[in-house]
Amino acid sequence: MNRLTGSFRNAFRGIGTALRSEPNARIHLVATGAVIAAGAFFRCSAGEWAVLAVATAAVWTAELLNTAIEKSMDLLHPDQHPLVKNIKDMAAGAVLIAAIGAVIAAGCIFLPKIL
Ligand SMILES: Nc1ncnc2c1ncn2[C@@H]1O[C@H](COP(=O)(O)OP(=O)(O)OP(=O)(O)O)[C@@H](O)[C@H]1O
Repeated sequence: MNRLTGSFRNAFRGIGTALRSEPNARIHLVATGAVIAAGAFFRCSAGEWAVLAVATAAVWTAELLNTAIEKSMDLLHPDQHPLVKNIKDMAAGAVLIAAIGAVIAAGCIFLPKIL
């Protein structure tokens, strides 16, 4: 049980570190708050909440992995290198794809309620 709580503590610590060091993570936090507020305001169904939760989790997952990859590359290879550029740009691409998917999902759910 102690190992389990330790693992959770480390995971939350990692999320906190990303929030402190990455402006993009803070933007995701604001966006997540806005999605939760909109979902409550428009009284989303269980299915709609499920889609929003998966889309939001995908963005957070991509952002945290992108940050971890960026930090790893900075540690392993602080100098400029074309491969490092490709690796970082691919990781950033993963965040972009997750964010586009989340915007489409949110649009499909909220636009019919607004218009
Ligand atoms: N060591 C490196 N070698 C080559 N290119 C690099 C290196 N570090 C960063 N880059 C490239 O420089 C550009 C800017 O990178 P930087 O990490 O500053 O900003 P970013 O991609 O907007 O990421 P974020 O905003 O998440 O920090 C990117 O195209 C990245 O791939």
